[in-house]
Amino acid sequence: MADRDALIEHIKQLAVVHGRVTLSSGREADYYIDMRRVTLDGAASPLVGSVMRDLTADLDFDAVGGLTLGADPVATAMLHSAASEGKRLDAFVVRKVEKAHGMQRRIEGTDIAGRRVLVVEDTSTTGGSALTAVEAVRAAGAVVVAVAVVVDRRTEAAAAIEAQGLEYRYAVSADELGLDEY
Ligand SMILES: O=P(O)(O)OC[C@H]1O[C@H](OP(=O)(O)OP(=O)(O)O)[C@H](O)[C@@H]1O
Ligand SMILES: O=C(O)c1cc(=O)[nH]c(=O)[nH]1
Repeated sequence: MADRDALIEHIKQLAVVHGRVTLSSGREADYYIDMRRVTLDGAASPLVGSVMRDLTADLDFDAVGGLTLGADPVATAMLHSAASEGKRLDAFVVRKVEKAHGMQRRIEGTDIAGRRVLVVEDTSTTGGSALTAVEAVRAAGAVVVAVAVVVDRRTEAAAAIEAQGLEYRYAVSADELGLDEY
């Protein structure tokens, strides 16, 4: 709980930006949560790892990842959190577009075929990015146990993800950041 409270403070201090902004989905909003400022912060990243592992502690998975770029430091924070306890958790990255050269992969990192995986995000608005990752992960032969995000903006992400038969969890909601307007 102390870690979650500390993480909320880091998000408020580092990531919340007020002002008119265009989101990934093309819609406009009155605030932005620049989670990369948190997930790539040396003090906050370990909190992301521990809070997200606490959030998903009851789920059975051995690999974690999501759509690049927002998901990447979330997944690696969880990997390092697990390793710090002597546990093994692998990570993967879903590219937005399959790589045209090299191994021509859409999913980089650990081989997830036949494995149970957790799909993560730094923040979710429409849930579209998380669902893109889910689709790619399923196409690669993995089973998605749930989608978990650090910050939920209290928009339609939960409904969109649950409509696909998936469990959706979040560590922090926008209201807890003092953000109740859209
Ligand atoms: O729920 P959604 O409507 O999909 O919006 C949330 C997505 O938007 C942001 O990423 P962005 O698309 O800005 O790309 P980036 O991670 O490459 O910066 C964020 O990291 C999520 O991935
Ligand atoms: O919907 C988005 O694109 C989005 C919202 C937000 O608060 N933060 C972010 O990184 N992306």
